[in-house]
Amino acid sequence: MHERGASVRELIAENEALRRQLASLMDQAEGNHAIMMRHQAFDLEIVGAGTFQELVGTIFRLLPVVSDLDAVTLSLVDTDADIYTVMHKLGVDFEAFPNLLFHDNVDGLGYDLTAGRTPKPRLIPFDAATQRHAFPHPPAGLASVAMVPLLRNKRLIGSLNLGSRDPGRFTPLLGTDFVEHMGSIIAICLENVISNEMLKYIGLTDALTGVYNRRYMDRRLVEEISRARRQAYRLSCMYIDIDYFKQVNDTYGHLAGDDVLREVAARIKAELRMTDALGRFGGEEFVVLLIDADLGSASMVAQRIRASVAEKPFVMPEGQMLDVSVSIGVATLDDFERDHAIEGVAQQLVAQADQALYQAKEGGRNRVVAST
Ligand SMILES: Nc1nc2c(ncn2[C@@H]2O[C@H](COP(=O)(O)OP(=O)(O)OP(=O)(O)O)[C@@H](O)[C@H]2O)c(=O)[nH]1
Repeated sequence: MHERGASVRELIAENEALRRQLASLMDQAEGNHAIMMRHQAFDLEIVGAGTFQELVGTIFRLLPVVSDLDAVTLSLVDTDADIYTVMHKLGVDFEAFPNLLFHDNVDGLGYDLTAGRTPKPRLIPFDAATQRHAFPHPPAGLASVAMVPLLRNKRLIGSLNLGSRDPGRFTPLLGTDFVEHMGSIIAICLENVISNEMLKYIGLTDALTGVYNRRYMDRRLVEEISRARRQAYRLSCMYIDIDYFKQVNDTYGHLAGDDVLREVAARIKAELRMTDALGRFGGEEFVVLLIDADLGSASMVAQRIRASVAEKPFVMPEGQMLDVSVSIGVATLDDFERDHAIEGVAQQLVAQADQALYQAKEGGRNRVVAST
């Protein structure tokens, strides 16, 4: 009797222990389910990002929350700074992304790349001195990190770097399936948006000179006029045409003519502010939009451009020196009437600058005429 009572108590205790274990497993499963749902929502967000800025912004905003991390940085391999340059030209504000890091080659990412090895995630204790490339501004108390290679077709395109104040969060003994999965989704999204942005950029620029094309300038002009109206600042436009350019082609050939076009574009650009926009309108014609510049200051910039082209001869492919000059027409937007359609105002501004250019040509070339 006594013995039976004891075994019943044991059974009850065992039963209770099992229930507790089950409850804890259920809690864990629920927790895991919640984490999985959050990660699925994160995956959907990044897959849906249409631009580089949106993708990178989403990663930095959501990943620390979704994965409970104290640091997230993203390193991108950017040989020749192509990605940086194009994104910058498309208006990405890099100051908003201090944790976006660019490396000019794969060696800067810190993976073992000996003899064709596929780099693997590194889950290790944090060390400020040796991991500066991934965490240049680590938060205080960072204790463990995961550096996850971003691979596309076995090519290393970057690294996703995750950090935690919990020393046990990332250790070499942990499995890497989960971070590898995250890395592969991020790598695909990055490659997609970067190639889309590159295509967009190619569609907006002139292949020969690298400055904007007419399609972009037409659109930008409308945007700038509407902004200038809202914020009440001056907007000026320059129409620039190379003088006697036909003779350059006829004398030195079309390829030498192309070189002259590139060099003229570069000299114009060197005189402009970052906020100004330079576009090739066709042939040997360029248009510049000067933001927050009245007729007087735009004419001064135009004189600087004229002088920078005329004062230093161009070196032709076979070493000959060639004097080149440009004529420039300048006009300023003085129509702040909100009820005038912007497209019409834009056309009028360019037409005024073109008219002034015509006068500069008539007046003898190598000169600036401001439209009054
Ligand atoms: N090399 C090169 N030449 C171009 C390109 N696009 C247009 N041209 C040439 O630019 C020249 C323009 O000549 P014109 O319009 O007669 O003008 P111009 O000789 O500069 O004379 P003015 O403007 O009156 O001083 C033509 O010879 C075109 O063939 C180009 O992409 N590359």
